[in-house]
Amino acid sequence: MEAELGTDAYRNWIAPLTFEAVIEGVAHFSVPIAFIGRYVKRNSGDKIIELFAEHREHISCLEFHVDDSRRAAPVAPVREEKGAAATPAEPEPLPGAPLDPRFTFDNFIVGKPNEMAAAAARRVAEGGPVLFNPLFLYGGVGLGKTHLMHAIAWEIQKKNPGYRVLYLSAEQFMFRFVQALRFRNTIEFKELFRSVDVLMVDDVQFIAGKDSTQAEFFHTFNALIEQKKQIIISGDRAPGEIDGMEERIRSRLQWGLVADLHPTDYELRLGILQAKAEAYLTDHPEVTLDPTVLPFLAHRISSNVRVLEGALTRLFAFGSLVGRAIDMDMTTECLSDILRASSRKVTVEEIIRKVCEHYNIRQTDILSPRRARVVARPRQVAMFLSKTLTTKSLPEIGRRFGGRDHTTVMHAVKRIEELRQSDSQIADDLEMLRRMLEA
Ligand SMILES: Nc1ncnc2c1ncn2[C@@H]1O[C@H](COP(=O)(O)OP(=O)(O)OP(=O)(O)O)[C@@H](O)[C@H]1O
Repeated sequence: MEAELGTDAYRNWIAPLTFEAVIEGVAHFSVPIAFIGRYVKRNSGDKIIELFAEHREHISCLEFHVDDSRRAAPVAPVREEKGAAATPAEPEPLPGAPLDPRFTFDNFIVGKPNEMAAAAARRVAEGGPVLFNPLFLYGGVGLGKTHLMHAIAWEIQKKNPGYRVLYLSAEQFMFRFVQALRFRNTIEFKELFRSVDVLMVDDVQFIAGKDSTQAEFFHTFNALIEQKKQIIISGDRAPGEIDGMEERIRSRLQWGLVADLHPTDYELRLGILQAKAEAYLTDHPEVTLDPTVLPFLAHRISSNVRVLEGALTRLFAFGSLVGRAIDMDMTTECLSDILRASSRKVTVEEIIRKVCEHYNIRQTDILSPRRARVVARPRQVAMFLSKTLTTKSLPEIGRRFGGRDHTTVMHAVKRIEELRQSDSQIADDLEMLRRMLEA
């Protein structure tokens, strides 16, 4: 199914299904919310039946049951039969996306870069009079916007079980709107969206440039604000900076509280890693982790938390597979691709500058034709580092070193490679320079 639908659609629609049993030709599944069952039945029902047949299980239809313990929004049960209606007493099911049970406030580590956003999220989740409306959370990729939104939704639902909390991505909002236009039920669409107590729209930048969706969003937004219903929105940048977003929407998004998630710093990354490692090691006491590993990862992987988490998960999987303690050797071996991709892009100019500082010589000398040993050796070191730490070609490096020929660079690289084996001073210099350049 994943290959057929793509990872995102699979995660949203198929992953939340739990297969229960086939009884008399009917395949039973439990779902966290009724809407997922209806959606899957309509869009992927035939495919699922086909897949069962491929596994020699001949079923005639699918039936979905809402499992209350997994429920993310108050919804009615749904049956698979065509035309089966929801129990009348239940409110109209909400077309939200499932909430991730791991994304709670307890699991969210707060540090300087995200303290303002986390505090605002907690304040909104506490409920009470709606003070900030909307709450707009923004920040770069993988910095915890979705995590915070889910945490707010879980908290509000815990405090107010009867609340209709609708969380969905801006893309899903557009999809629902387009469906409503297609099936001519825009009135129901409007009523549904205006009947919620809390509306959360993730990645709002998605609707930039999509005029009719923006107009619909604008009206929904206004209607809810008027009813004093809480709205929480996230985006990848500040409202004023979203290109292709109508001015009236941009300005409304700034009405309430705008809080940003800054890129993580070393301490926050280390805190996140420690919390995740602690949780894992408690469940897997047989795994041992060298204390140098987490500081090393926090230092080296600064792109985003998702990559950091992925690295740790891979390391634990690898560690438990090979049954060895997780140390620095295993870390660099197992994560070589991530570490390479995360290492800072060093330039030839930086290398020249650092090498000159280290050997206390002038940049003009290193670039000059001078062949005196005090200049020639550092020049060779700088050429070697340029070849190993950047992707520049030999001719390109030669050009940056005062227009030298590529064979000179080749010779320098070979010479330093040899000296590294025989001269511990050169080996130490190279290691120290490399660390300084990649820090
Ligand atoms: N402060 C934090 N504490 C614990 N986990 C975090 C923190 N920040 C981010 N994460 C984790 O990092 C991962 C990515 O976070 P999330 O999906 O919320 O990012 P996002 O900002 O919504 O990214 P995108 O822009 O891609 O939508 C999640 O697994 C989340 O749990």
